[in-house]
Amino acid sequence: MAIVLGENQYGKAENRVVRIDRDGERHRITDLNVSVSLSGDMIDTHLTGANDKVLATDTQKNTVFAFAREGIGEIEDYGLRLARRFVDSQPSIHRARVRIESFPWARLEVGGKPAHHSFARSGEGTRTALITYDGERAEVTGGLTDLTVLNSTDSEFWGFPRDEYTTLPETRDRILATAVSATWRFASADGVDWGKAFDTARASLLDAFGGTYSYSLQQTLYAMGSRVLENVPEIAEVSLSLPNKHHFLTDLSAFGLDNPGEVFHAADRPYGLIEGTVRRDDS
Ligand SMILES: O=c1[nH]c(=O)c2[nH]c(=O)[nH]c2[nH]1
Repeated sequence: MAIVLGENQYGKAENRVVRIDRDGERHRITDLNVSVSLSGDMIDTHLTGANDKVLATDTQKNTVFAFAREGIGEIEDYGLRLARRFVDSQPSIHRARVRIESFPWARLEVGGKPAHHSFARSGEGTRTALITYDGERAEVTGGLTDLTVLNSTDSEFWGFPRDEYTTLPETRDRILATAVSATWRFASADGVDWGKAFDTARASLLDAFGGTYSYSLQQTLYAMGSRVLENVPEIAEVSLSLPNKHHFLTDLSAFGLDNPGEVFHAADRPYGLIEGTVRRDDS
């Protein structure tokens, strides 16, 4: 029986990097979670224990922090600098993957004015980036997670098949809520204004969510992905993962009360999970 090593990678996960940029008294905060994953010529490492090809995960962590000293900028650029460093400096490393989450902080108002150095974690969603580099080609995927949105009307769900297990009533008016997770693949890693692309993609998702009269979350998903592709030419493909955060009308009849679409139970689980990719058809 022959035994061989399969796919493998290693790296330092979840490096929590916070950088303060100072413009006089006015501070800006960048709050990141950076995970590095490297792969390459690691057969000896696994089979014999030889570590001469292993860039220590501790060194990876130190590189993440040292590169932050030079300034972070857009997370996509920071990730590209890191990925290139790991592959280009180590002959044994053939591919680097850098995953970054950027947590949003909103500047506080203090005494009626924007504060210089006070912030609150905001609920506007977490920006993400995934960078891969193999020594020749770099690929950049941007995205966001945890962007919770809700339409309190303009959502219907009916016309679905009914079998012996179907109990869900058809509805012509419901709450539609989800926590958006989206990733978007850029056609090229060069010459992209990452910040503008992110802002436009995020605004497009929100505009399509709010502006679509919905007959299903699937239809809304397609509208959201399409809007991003329409508005950001550099993006080739958008993938969305949308949990359907169900809001069930509460039955108050036991208390002699009606419920004309006012009181809901926001159910936690289980939830419908609607996922899909929308891409350009250049064929
Ligand atoms: O938008 C929806 N899509 C579904 O596929 C589905 N299934 C379900 O029970 N409710 C919903 N809502």
